[in-house]
Amino acid sequence: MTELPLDIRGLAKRYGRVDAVRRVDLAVPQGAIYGFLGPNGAGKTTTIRCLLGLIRADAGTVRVDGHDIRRNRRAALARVGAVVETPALYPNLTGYENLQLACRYLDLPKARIGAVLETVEMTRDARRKVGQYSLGMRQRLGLARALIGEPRLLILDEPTNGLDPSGMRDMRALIRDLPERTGATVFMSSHLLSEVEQIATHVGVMRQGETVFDGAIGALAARTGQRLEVRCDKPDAAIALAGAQGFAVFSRDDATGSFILSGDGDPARLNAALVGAGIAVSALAPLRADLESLFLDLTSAPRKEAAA
Ligand SMILES: Nc1ncnc2c1ncn2[C@@H]1O[C@H](COP(=O)(O)OP(=O)(O)OP(=O)(O)O)[C@@H](O)[C@H]1O
Repeated sequence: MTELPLDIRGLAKRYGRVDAVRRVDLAVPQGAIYGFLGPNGAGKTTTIRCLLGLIRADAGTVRVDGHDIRRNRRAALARVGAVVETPALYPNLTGYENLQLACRYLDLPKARIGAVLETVEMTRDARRKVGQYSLGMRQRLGLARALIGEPRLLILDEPTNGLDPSGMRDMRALIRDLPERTGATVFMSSHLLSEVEQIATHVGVMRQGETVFDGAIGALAARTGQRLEVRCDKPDAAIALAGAQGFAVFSRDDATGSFILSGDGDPARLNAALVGAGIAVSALAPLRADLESLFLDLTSAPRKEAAA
């Protein structure tokens, strides 16, 4: 069996009295773009620092390609590239020269420079000084530097943070193509759901130091369960009938008489019952699973079991 690029089990880290990470369990499959989501303070950065070996976890294991980061840090990190916070680059050197330094440091052939510049679409600006670069260009150069050692796992901490909308779009497009272009599996943290929804294949959701979901993005959407939007002339009576059929009110808009139901009931039966009771139904339609509302459910509701 091939080892997972990244496998974290029971990770915990405490700073004094603060339980920064209580329990993180996640598995990142080969070739994935794994979106690591959670509100501020949920423990994403702490997890990333543990998995890069920058801080020592109190409990749990982190395995990169099967290598335990504690027991075999060197082997675990040998094929990991990371962009954590704003990349530290030399402003008086050109983009090319910055990468040249990285090559020398890692004892890699200079031929890698041209390849990574092309991957991040910075070939044209490589001879300009980094001090003249926009934030987006600096981020791309940071990404190029992380790619220079041909990592199997690429860790990106909030890769679009601080970028303007077009810079964000460019960075997302770049990340989306990385597994195919470079063979790297991508693990990226983000607090932006819309971003993760656009590019991730897998998601981990953190809440107060714990993973509340870990799995394919499709499985996350499926977890929302059924949501039905109903509009009719007698909402109170309709809601009572819906309750008897296994639905519960998820939200309600009294101004329009519409409401959203959740539950496992049968929409066709509900419709028939409403019409049979003399209620004029103007709309009854399933809502698309929406990551945003699920994310809010997961991160604010009482703790739920992580998906197996
Ligand atoms: N060095 C530290 N000393 C004490 N507490 C810390 C330290 N680093 C983080 N924490 C606390 O641990 C918790 C988790 O923080 P962490 O930075 O991992 O969250 P995060 O999900 O990355 O949040 P953000 O999106 O804001 O970066 C927070 O309550 C934070 O205040």
